[in-house]
Amino acid sequence: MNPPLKVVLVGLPGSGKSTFGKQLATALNFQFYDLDTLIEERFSLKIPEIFSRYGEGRFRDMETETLEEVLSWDRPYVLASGGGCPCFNENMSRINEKAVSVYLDVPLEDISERLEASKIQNRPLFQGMGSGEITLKLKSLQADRDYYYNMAKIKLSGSDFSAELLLSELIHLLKN
Ligand SMILES: Nc1ncnc2c1ncn2[C@@H]1O[C@H](COP(=O)(O)OP(=O)(O)O)[C@@H](O)[C@H]1O
Ligand SMILES: O=C(O)C1=C[C@@H](OP(=O)(O)O)[C@@H](O)[C@H](O)C1
Ligand SMILES: [Mg+2]
Repeated sequence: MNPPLKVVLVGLPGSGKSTFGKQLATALNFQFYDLDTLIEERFSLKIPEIFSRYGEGRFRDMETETLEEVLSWDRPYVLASGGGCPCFNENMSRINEKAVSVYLDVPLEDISERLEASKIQNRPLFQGMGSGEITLKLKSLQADRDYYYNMAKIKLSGSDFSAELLLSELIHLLKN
């Protein structure tokens, strides 16, 4: 029997992993999981609280521990990872070993606009920033992280993605 298909979305914060992940899971009739939500449930703390109480280093260890558990589940699902997840503790290799990784490569201007319009207080990396600072922070994150995101098996470039587009890429990948 074929192993269950696990799809893991990666990309910058604001690229739409959580939003598109839910849509994709509905279209595929798969379970949807958000890694940040699973971390919050596992440690009974909100993400900003984890950052402020314990710092980013401890958050990254919690993130890897939670990711390892999800990747061990023997069922199909779509997982929205956190923006930094693939870039620490060799997580991208862990993901690629067990799942089909998909990089949502969205233009920085679109991400900046989305983050300005959304609740920044839930995103510790952008706390207290105005629009110029958000754009600069995104540029610096992209420079550091692009290498890891580009290890994904599928890359979708643009600002809006459909389940159909991903399905055709998946079929192409599975055939080759
Ligand atoms: N395709 C899209 N077009 C416009 N806004 C979007 C789109 N996808 C997500 N958003 C908005 O952008 C913000 C970030 O999306 P989210 O799914 O939380 O991204 P991520 O999980 O990658 O950080 C949210 O406010 C969401 O409503
Ligand atoms: O980019 C990052 O390092 C982070 C992104 C967040 O997830 P989203 O990418 O879903 O916003 C969350 O995991 C945490 O705030 C750290
Ligand atoms: Mg998210």
